[in-house]
Amino acid sequence: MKYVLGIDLGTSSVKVSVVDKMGRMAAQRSESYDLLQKQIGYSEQNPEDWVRATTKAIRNIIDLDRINATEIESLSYSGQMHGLVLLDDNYRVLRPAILWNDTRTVEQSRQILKKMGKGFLKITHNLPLEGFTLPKLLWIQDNEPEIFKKIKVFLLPKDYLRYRMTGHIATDYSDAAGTVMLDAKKNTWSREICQPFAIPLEICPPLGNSDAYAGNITKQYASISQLSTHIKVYVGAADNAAGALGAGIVREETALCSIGTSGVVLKYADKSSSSLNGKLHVFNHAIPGKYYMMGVTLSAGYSLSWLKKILDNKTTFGKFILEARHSTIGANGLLFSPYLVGERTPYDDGNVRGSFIGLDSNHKQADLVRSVMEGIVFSFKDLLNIYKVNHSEVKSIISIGGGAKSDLWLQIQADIFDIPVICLTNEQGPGLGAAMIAAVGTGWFQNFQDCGKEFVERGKIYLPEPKNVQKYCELYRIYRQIYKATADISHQLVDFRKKNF
Ligand SMILES: Nc1ncnc2c1ncn2[C@@H]1O[C@H](COP(=O)(O)OP(=O)(O)O)[C@@H](O)[C@H]1O
Ligand SMILES: O=C(CO)[C@@H](O)[C@H](O)COP(=O)(O)O
Repeated sequence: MKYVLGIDLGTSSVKVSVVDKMGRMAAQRSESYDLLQKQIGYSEQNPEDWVRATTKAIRNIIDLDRINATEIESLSYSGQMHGLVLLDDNYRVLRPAILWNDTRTVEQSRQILKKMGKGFLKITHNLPLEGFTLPKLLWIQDNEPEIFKKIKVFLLPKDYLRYRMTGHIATDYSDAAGTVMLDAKKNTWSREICQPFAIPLEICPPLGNSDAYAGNITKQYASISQLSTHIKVYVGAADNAAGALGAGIVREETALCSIGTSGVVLKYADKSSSSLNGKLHVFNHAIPGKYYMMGVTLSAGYSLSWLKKILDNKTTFGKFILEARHSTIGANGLLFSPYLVGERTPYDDGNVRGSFIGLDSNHKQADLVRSVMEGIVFSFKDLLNIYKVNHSEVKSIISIGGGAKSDLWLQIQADIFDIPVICLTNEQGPGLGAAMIAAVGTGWFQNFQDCGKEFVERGKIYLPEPKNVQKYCELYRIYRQIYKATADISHQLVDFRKKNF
């Protein structure tokens, strides 16, 4: 048997999938790591933890699942986007990585817009939002100048992992787009962006396609992981681009919704353009020359993980989520806004915070669980509305990510979106996408479309239930008022916390 490995470096965990030539999952292992939240709005991880967790997952696949390392032909990656990994002259990590959901960069984002105005959008087709990489680099420049001086190169998370496995320094276009330092028309690092902010172009890594060959597993990594040095490694893609591949989002009219740590509503686009005025992100797909649009909820799966952690940390996720069945549509009159670390789309507000609205002494844990699940999906409805007003309505959607493990959550999506929600036979969209990059890179298939025909298998379809749809329409009208009604109050509370802690 021959296999490829898809390594999905998520925010909560790394998932390693072993896939055969028919696209069947032969084995899958995941290992989690911590988020470091040292101050309000901060979100960091230690790159070494990614390497350790990935190595453990790979070893388990070989030792416990009995996958023969000599049968693994190639591997590739899907990685959490935007995270800033800084390396010095010796390619050693200079500080913990600053992640996509870190909102300390409100001021740097403002400064970029002030200096470049609409020109920024014209070059990158995006706005310099807090979660993107450029504002993080400027934050380092402003707050840690000694570290900034020592930067030899910056990398995105999956690129650092690949570097440790192959010694190859590079990134791909899908991850480079998320730095907002890529010229969207020329597909090169943008001098026009870097120069005004005194960012040396030399610290930007070389660019390549997602399925470009990066090298083989090094002897050193082979010795700690039990992988073979014969395994070919391909560059990989941003997790949302890889998720789109793994879900078959490879032509116009197809869309996906992902509940990972973040939440994403994404649609394929043949071309890149600035016509959305930054209301949705427009980034390079893993398919060369293709694109996608997306809106992002910062705390999607993370909101439910947070609730589980504070209410019932010991139980399994599957069991915790089942509680919601004992509540009702609308969680007995309880609404939740998932702005636990601020919100990206549509508010671009790093200082808003979440709320439960309508708490009543009759509410039980089941109602809290259900209102969090529903609030996350209401936030996705906000994203779908952006497509609608831009004449790009979504007619059905493929659901992926950890959240797609729950039947109930998938039905809630169908009922709130009022469109069919389709799941995959395996919820690992980004991991499968990473495996597809390895499969195409290594020559098993001519292109991603052919690979998708073999690898991507749609599963159950969840249809909207008319009586539920009606109730959710009524609730969504109430939900939509929450941001406006609570933003100012939560800004004052964030200020209070910053002054007092
Ligand atoms: N059994 C489950 N049913 C539904 N949702 C789940 C389940 N297990 C985990 N989740 C959700 O999935 C999220 C993690 O999804 P995942 O795609 O692994 O995220 P990431 O790629 O960011 O690490 C968790 O935050 C949680 O909300
Ligand atoms: O910031 C974004 C996309 O712009 C996030 O979607 C990250 O890419 C993290 O993904 P998950 O860990 O939630 O899969």
